[in-house]
Amino acid sequence: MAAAVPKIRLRGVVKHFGSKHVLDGVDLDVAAGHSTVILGGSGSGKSVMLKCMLGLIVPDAGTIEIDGRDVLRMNRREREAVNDRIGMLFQNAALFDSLPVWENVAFKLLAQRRMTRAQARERAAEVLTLVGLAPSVGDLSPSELSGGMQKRVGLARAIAAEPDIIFFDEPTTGLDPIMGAVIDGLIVDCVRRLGATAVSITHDMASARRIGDTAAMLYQGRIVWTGPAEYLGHTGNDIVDQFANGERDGPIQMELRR
Ligand SMILES: Nc1ncnc2c1ncn2[C@@H]1O[C@H](COP(=O)(O)OP(=O)(O)OP(=O)(O)O)[C@@H](O)[C@H]1O
Repeated sequence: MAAAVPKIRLRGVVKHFGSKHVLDGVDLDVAAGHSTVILGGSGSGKSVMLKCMLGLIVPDAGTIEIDGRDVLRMNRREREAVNDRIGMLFQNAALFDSLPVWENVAFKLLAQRRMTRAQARERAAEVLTLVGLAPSVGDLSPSELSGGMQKRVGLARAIAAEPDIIFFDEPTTGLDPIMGAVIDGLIVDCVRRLGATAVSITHDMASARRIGDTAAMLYQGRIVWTGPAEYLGHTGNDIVDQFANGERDGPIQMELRR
């Protein structure tokens, strides 16, 4: 039987900023319907990698395939069609304060003109309920919400258009541990409900174990280990184990600017 085509496949992805080699030949396969967490130190290039997958940054070399199609060689319209199937939960939720919550949630639906405003509003109320918020929250301004509620709204926005792929950029940063666990639970539920493929960046090991089926470690510009997220901390790979256990001593030497 032929091997299944990964939902997302990166091969030899390189990105330099001037003399700074951020990605130096990244290879990664993300299986369809799986949840993959990307680990790596601060400044290791996780966000750059995510932005390359989203088409916000163009790599200097390499290929990025989604559903077996090379997205780097697509024209704008083809790429937009791919991105229409991608949801994103940004760090700090990145909501527009000038719009009420429901319009934030329905932003893509309204932009794509796939439905009337009344239908989009109804869909917003539906997904707000899925993330544990009352539909009446839809009339508030994002600035009236707590950090945890903003994350829920960001999650509702990410899933509103029923994407095939969802990217999560540090979904629990800035939340207390209990709210972090709640948001992780919602992420797992929502991703499962949609049957979506999820790629998350996180520094939080508890969160990585909760939301990830698979973990991948980015170190010195490459993916140096991929394996089950439940093994984190005892993978047998010194780099991953030092990182996951937060140990000061080990192969990873902190680069401190003097
Ligand atoms: N547009 C850019 N121009 C120049 N350098 C950039 C640009 N974007 C990112 N970088 C650099 O690339 C490196 C990796 O950044 P990135 O934001 O991907 O790290 P990260 O792993 O996501 O870090 P963190 O966990 O702290 O968010 C950093 O040194 C950053 O300064």
